Amino acid sequence: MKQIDSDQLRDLLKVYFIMGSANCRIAPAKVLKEAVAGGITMFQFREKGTGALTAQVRFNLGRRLQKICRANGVPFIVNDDIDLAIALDADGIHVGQDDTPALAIRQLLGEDKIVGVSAHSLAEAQQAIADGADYLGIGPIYPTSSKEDARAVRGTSIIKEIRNSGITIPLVGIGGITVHNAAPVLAAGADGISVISAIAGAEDITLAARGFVHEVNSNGS
Ligand SMILES: Cc1ncc(COP(=O)(O)OP(=O)(O)O)c(N)n1
Ligand SMILES: Cc1ncsc1CCOP(=O)(O)O
Ligand SMILES: [Mg+2]
Repeated sequence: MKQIDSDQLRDLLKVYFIMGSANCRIAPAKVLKEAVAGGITMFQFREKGTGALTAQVRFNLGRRLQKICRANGVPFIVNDDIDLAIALDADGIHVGQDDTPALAIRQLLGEDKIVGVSAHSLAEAQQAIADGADYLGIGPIYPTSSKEDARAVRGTSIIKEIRNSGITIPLVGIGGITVHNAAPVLAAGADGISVISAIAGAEDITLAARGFVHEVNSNGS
């Protein structure tokens, strides 16, 4: 099958919500339903951190969240775990620099799945593209408390540097993004923003997601 069209993927990346049970104050399925109601465009199941679910319970939560995504036409991406992505027949996977290499992921999944790769520098972005990435997650743009082993904060200049190099692949900023600081990420050249805490931890999750949708549609290209 054919690799996903870049412009279609750009649209899907606009408001990319990421979470696992450790990020939720209420049931993850409820969090996801409320975020979907607010208009998120893509979802990543990232079940890691203190108290993260394992084995069958993890699979079951993934299946539950995937069903919600499917019912609402939101692509369901699995973080890190190629076996889980295959077992669930997810729409794609997101891997970082310390995970299974993107080249191996592309060979294992074939062309018709979405492969996202984290990059913290221009060199990593170029390598990820050569390895077959469909999109890049660039960051941390701002300080984050959602990832214990996060790399140094890069600011929006990393996105500008990647775009100025001529790279046109779809990309999202990640790390500490809120509705108040999303605009510079988009202005720097990102197609969308990826968010954990500003949506999962919001008092009103639907309203928070809707705020990001409005921000991206007002400031995006
Ligand atoms: C969209 C997006 N971008 C970056 C990341 C971070 O991936 P990684 O560096 O592998 O870190 P973990 O999320 O696995 O802790 C991401 N998950 N999604
Ligand atoms: C997974 C990840 N990768 C880089 S920063 C980050 C965490 C983003 O979470 P938040 O949106 O809460 O800062
Ligand atoms: Mg990872």
